[in-house]
Amino acid sequence: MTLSVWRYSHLVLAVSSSIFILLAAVTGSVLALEPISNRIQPYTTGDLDQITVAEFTHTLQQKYAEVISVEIDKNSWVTASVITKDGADKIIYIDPKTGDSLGTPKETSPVFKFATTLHRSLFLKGIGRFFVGLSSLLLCLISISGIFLILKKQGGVKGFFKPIVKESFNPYYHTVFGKWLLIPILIVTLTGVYLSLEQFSIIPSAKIVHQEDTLFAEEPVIPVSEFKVFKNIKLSEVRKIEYPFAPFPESYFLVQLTNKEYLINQFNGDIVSQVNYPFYVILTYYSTLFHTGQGSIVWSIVLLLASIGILFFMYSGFSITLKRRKSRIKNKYKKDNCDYVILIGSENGNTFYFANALYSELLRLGKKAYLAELNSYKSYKNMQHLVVMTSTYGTGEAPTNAKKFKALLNTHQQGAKFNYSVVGFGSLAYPDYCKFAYDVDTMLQAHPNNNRLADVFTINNQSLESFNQWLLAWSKQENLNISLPKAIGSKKKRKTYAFTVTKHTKAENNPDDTFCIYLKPVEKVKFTSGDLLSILGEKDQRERLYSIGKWNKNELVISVKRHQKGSVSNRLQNLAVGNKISCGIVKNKAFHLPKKAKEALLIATGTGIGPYLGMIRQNTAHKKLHLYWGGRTAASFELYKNQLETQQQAGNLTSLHLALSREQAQKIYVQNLLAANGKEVAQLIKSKGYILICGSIGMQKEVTKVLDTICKNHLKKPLSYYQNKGYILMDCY
Ligand SMILES: Cc1cc2nc3c(=O)[nH]c(=O)nc-3n(C[C@H](O)[C@H](O)[C@H](O)COP(=O)(O)O)c2cc1C
Repeated sequence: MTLSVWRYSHLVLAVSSSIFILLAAVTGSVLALEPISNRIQPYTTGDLDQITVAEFTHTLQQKYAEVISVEIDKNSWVTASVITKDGADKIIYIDPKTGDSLGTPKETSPVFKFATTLHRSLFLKGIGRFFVGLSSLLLCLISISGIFLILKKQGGVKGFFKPIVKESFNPYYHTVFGKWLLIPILIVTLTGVYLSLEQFSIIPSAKIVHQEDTLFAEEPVIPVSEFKVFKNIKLSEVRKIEYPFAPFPESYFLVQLTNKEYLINQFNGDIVSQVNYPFYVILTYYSTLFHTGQGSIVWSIVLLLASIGILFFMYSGFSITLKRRKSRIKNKYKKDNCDYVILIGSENGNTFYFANALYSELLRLGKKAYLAELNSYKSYKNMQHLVVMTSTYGTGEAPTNAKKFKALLNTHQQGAKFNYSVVGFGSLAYPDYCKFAYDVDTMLQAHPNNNRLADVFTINNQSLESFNQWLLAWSKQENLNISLPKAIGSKKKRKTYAFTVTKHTKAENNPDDTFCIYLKPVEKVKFTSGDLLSILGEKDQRERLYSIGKWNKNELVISVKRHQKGSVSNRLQNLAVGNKISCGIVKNKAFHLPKKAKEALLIATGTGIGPYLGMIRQNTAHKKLHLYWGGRTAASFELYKNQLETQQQAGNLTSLHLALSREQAQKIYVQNLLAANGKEVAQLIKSKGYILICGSIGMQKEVTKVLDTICKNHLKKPLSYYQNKGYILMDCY
């Protein structure tokens, strides 16, 4: 499959450094725990910024016979080297407020020691350090290429901050966690690179030279607690204090802060010399802090999450790649010998799955078929049937392996006349639904020698059911005896549950052959309105999906149109109350009425009303729900009439708008009603109301067109603006 430059770099960098990054991430996770475990030790004193050096030195003077030095580390532990009043030399942790001993320094735990050495040098000294530094750099580059991939995926800088559409687990969380952990990972890798450069002396080590005052004043003698400079320095700024080694004026206090150090006269507290540290010394200090998380539990936790995140990125990244690798094309016949050509446009490999299934089915029927990516479009000498199967990516753009198709189409000519069909794979969660498939169709229409078999067929969320519908229609047009390829039919095995029929209506009582069936799971099963009920055909084992309306706590309703030869719809209709049927539940979060919704338009035609029957019935909170329903006649509506009127009286349904197309001379559809109520619709959208659309793709197209016009006219923004914000939910087929 064609890869974009950024994806290629992301992948190559990741593969080449994977072992080192794996070690760094595992040891990094362990080491991130060290500052956390340190912080809970009794030596940690949190109020160093409340104590001045003047108070602190005074306390120590009272407490000990002599103080040699004091160090404050990044955990805020204060270690003092002292001589006690009974003459013992001690190195102890002390409480900076009282000067009391808190214990003696202990060796670092062997686990942390081991992890530190592995993390820093892989136990290989210089060469190990080199590889660790290099992998830090590579991880930094991987993160940068990742930023570009997210920008590309989300359609630009603005899109970076927009929510990611959830398609499947690994790509979704790879991107979501990538966004969250980007900054910590960049910080940890950049500081890692910096610290490595320092270890290799590429960053110069600081030489601190004091220009001492030659006047060694001994007077006036001021107590340390009164030293002006000491009063102005908080203990939290101090890294080290070395006490004067003898009571002579040329022996000073050396006070090291994070950004400078002082020599202080021990008698009068004058600053004898001050040296500001060079920038790189300060940078080293902060790089260590940021890289190790020492001194901050919150940052240590962020580092821990980043390290675990890196492990997840490795897993999810490689599994995404493996899935894409399955998209490799293996052709049995040469391109010019084939009369069937299947061209694929795919970004993440899903479309290949369907294309491969069609290809193998054609071979099974003894046809000569050829598979190719849209980017490798050529002339095909014997082509008589062309099928283009393509996804859409970014914001209505071509997937990477189809970007060159437009140019290639003009370059390569086909000899004979050919039939063509375009199948668009997309997601209704995006404003530009299957746009590239429509673009390809337009390009092909302009191409000479073609015979367009049908309109673009769109498939939402890789629906097997829709694919099968297309396959059946196409094989009929092409005179082929195709059945749903086995590979596809068995793609997903759902968990099924037994449901008992509690009630149903008769299809013959409805002019459109539509009925409602009410089902209760035998065991407790979780579902809500908007989820889907999956039922397999007994013969073909093909999955049919019906939108669920949650009727009662443990009961659902589906609205079904009976098809003359439809095995599942007839089976459902023929079930008697008390009979059992095995069904799966498909969670469809994208079509749940959001809890926070205060007002919503529920738009449907025909059996698309199914989920709304439940949403309205469950609306005991009396959110403002407005139902727009389209059907043929008043008799078509009889099926739902009583129920909806009852709900309206109960206050669960605010308004009901019926578009009964055949009840008057001029046809009226839901989109016409919406257009007529444009102002109210715009007001609802403006006040953060939700719009739900359920029904056929044809209706969805017309409705979104009208909604787009309403938004542009009344709100000066396109519908896509609200769709991107998640206010437009669709479940169309
Ligand atoms: C980042 C991203 C952007 C997408 N943009 C669109 C879009 O604009 N229109 C659309 O119909 N589908 C869009 N989709 C959905 C895909 O086209 C759909 O999931 C398709 O089945 C993916 O097939 P593929 O893996 O072969 O590329 C997008 C998916 C992703 C992950």
